[in-house]
Parts: sequence; C-alpha cells; structure tokens
Amino acid sequence: MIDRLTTFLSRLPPFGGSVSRIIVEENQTQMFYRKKRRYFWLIKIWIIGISVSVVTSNFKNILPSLSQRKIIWDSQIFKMAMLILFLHFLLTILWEFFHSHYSPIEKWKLEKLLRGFTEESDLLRQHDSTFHQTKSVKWFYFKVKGQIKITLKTGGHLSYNMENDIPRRLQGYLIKETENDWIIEDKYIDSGEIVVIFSHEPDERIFIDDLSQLKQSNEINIPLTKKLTWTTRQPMGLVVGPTGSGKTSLLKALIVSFLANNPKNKIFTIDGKASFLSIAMKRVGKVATDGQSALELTAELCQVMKERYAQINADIDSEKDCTHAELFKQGTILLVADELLALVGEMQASDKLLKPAERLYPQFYANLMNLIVKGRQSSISVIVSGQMLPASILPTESRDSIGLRIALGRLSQQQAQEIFGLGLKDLPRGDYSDYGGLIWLDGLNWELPRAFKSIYYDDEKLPFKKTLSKFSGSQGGGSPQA
Ligand SMILES: Nc1ncnc2c1ncn2[C@@H]1O[C@H](COP(=O)(O)OP(=O)(O)OP(=O)(O)O)[C@@H](O)[C@H]1O
Repeated sequence: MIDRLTTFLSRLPPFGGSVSRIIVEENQTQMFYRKKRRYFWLIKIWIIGISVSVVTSNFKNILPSLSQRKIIWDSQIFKMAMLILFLHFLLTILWEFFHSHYSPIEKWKLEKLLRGFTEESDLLRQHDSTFHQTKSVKWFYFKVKGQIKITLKTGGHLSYNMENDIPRRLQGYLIKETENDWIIEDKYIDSGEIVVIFSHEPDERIFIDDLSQLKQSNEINIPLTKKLTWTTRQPMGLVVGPTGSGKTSLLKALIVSFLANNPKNKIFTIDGKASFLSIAMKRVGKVATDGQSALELTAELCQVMKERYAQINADIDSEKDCTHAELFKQGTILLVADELLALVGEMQASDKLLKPAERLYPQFYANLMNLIVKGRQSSISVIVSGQMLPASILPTESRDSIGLRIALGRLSQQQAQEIFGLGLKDLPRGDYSDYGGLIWLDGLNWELPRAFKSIYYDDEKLPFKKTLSKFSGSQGGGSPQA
C-alpha cells in the first residue's frame, strides 16, 4: 500500500528531474476494468449522497408543500452537487488528456506509454523457460536537460535475448505511438536492469566560420557535432576516408579548434604527400614531409614526452594522477600525421638500400607507437589520417589506444574491420552524403560507432592559411617545450 502511494506520488510532479516510478503488475484491460468499477462506485456514492442531502435539507419543506399544494424545495445543495460533479468530470477529462499519448507533459505521457509497452511486448509473461510468469516489472524514468533516462527493472525474469532487445523495441514503440524522434543516446544492461537514455533531438553538424565561436580550454575540448566533443578522454585520433571524402577539411577544422583551445597548444605535422596541409602548417609549427625529417620530428616529440614524464613524476609522493596540461598548464602538443601510407612506402623503399641498423622505418614506427601508446599523460596527442591504414602501418594493438575514430565516406569490409574491429553488417547505417560517415568515441559506453556528419569548415569565411598565420602571430609557433 505504502509502495503504491509513493510510486503514485513520484509521478505527480509534471516537471523537474525527480525520478518517477511505475509498477506494472496488470494489463490495460485489467486496469480499465478496475477504473470502470471505481467510477461506477463513485457515481453510486454520489447519487446516494446527493439524494440523502437533498431530502434532509428539504425536510422542513414537506409540510408547507402539502399545505400550499405545490412543491417547495431548497435547490442549493443540488446545485452545489451538480457543480462538484461537473468539476470532477472536467478534472477527470483533463487528467486523462494529460496522461494520454497527446499529453504535452512528457513525464505524464510516459506513464501511459511505458504501461502500453509492457503490455504490447508481453513483458509480464515473457520469461525464461525455467520460470512460469513474471509478476511485475518496475519502470523508473526522469527527464533532465532534454534527455530522458528510462530504467526497466525486470526482476531478472526476462530471457537474455529479450533483455538485449528491449532498447530497440522500446524505441520502435515510442516512435510508433508518439510520432516523435526518439534517439537512443546511450543504453546499458546490468543485472536485471535495462537503462536507455533517449533524446528527441537528432545530432547535427556544426559549422566553423568564425574564430570567436571556438572554445577555449586548458585541455583538448573540441566540439565535433552538436552533441559530441573530442576531449582528453580520447587523446589519440584516426581519420580515414577515400579521396574527396573530406579528411583534409575535417583536419583543418580540428587544427583550428585545437589552436583556439589554448594559446599554449602546439601542432606538428607529418604529411606523406607534401600537399596543401604541409605548406599551410609551416605557419604554426614544424612540418615533416620525408622519412628523415619525420623520424627526427617523432624523436623530438618522444624526448619532450620523456621530459614531461620526468616533470610529472618529480614529486614521488604525489598521489595525483593528472596530465601534464592539468599540472603545469603548458598546453597540449598535437602531432597530425597525414597520408602515412605514402610516407611509409617511401621509407621502406629507401630502407632497402640501408643496413638494418640505419633503416628509418623501424625507428619511426617505434617512435610513433610510443607517442600513441604513452602520449596521453604527457599531454601529447596524435591524429593519424589517410585513405587506408593497413595493419603494417598502424598495428591492431595501437588501434586500441586510439579513442577517436572517424571513417568518412563508404567503408569496405576490410576498412570496417581495421577501423572499428567490426564487420560491415554489424555497423549502423551511416549517412555518407555530404561529408558524412561513422564515428567512435571511447569512454562513452557506446556499443557501436555512430553516424557522423563532419564539421563543416567554411574556407571562404576562414581561409585556412590566413587563419593559421593569425595563430602563429599570437603564439609564435616554434619548438615544443616540456
Ligand atoms: N567538412 C567539410 N567542410 C567543408 N567542405 C568540405 C568538407 N569536406 C569536404 N569538403 C569539400 O570537399 C572537397 C574535398 O574535401 P577534402 O579535400 O577535405 O577531401 P580529402 O578526403 O582530404 O581528399 P584527398 O584525400 O584527395 O585529399 C573540399 O575541397 C571541400 O570543398
């Protein structure tokens, strides 16, 4: 009884982030029958109550009515009762409307929807073959900052497959019943508890056309879409896509955003094709376009990484597990390695003429892996980009350290496996038109990569080279410091 009362009260506040609860233990027909009986009893009580009140209040009018041979009666109580009946009727209609599928109050609407879903997907009877019947399920839901978190406590009776399928089914049901967008932002299943976080707003691409809009931040903090942000949680990145898919434009957007983040941030570039990027990037930092200079650049960064680690670990008693940027506020260093395949091809060809100890590629490879695997705490990030990145260039072990992975354009089976470690048929459908693709961000509890629309970089309003020159004027470029 107390449980029922508290769950009822939890659903009363129409707004705010308080958690509402529903216990579903009967189906809609049973509920309808119970409601009908309740209304029937209420009407019965009302009729008896009003009759008794009218008769008692008019008792004194019986004799005058008889003597004057006309009905004299006091209609005050009757009018009052009709008014109460009317108000009750109005409130009932409003209550039903605000708890229906058409309700403008989402929290109230959800009550009906979740009950409907429980019944439509037969949750009260779907069960593991060893159990005969699930007696009840509990729903918890709350809405905060445009997101709706819905938790289903199944009581552990649902089969494993059914539990896994609930988020998809619930999404389908909500879309069917409300005709709104219901986007699954996150979901997880944990010991008899299924949590799905929905929003109604599809993610949207962002535009970069004005430096003043860009974020400032001590560590990496770069919006990728309206909802997704590249942060220090995923310091290493991978951008892959065929010619014309928009890799360079995305790199431009990331580079400009990175420089805008913090005037102390520094960028170093390796461009295997010595293309536009290498020429532009000379304005803000060192650029390598051949094997020897790429090796020197990575060696220099490995040295900086070593020095930064020495600084971080100088206080041996410190309990803090912070990044260099957090501790020393000297900014982040970003290494952009574009078209690695071309560079590695060239290095391997010239290596054939050298003695094993002098070969460039093994040393370059060791440096790059070192930076990718150990760079995070020393606030050194790496973004690798190219049309293809076979395992010979970027081995599978290092890919596990790459928390930001973006594939632009349509993927082949092999690329799907290389970039996301999944088969093509297991990936969600991306919208590949208009510089779109798929994205994976580590540390966000995602089960699968998501559809992604690349940042739109407006070259006319923000010419890349000119913009870099502005940054170099304010920062000075130059060598990285520990
Ligand atoms: N995110 C974007 N914002 C604005 N324009 C874009 C974007 N992506 C692609 N474009 C347009 O498409 C053209 C090709 O894109 P881009 O050069 O970035 O592709 P790419 O994948 O780097 O190609 P390649 O491998 O041949 O260098 C650009 O010149 C630009 O006009």
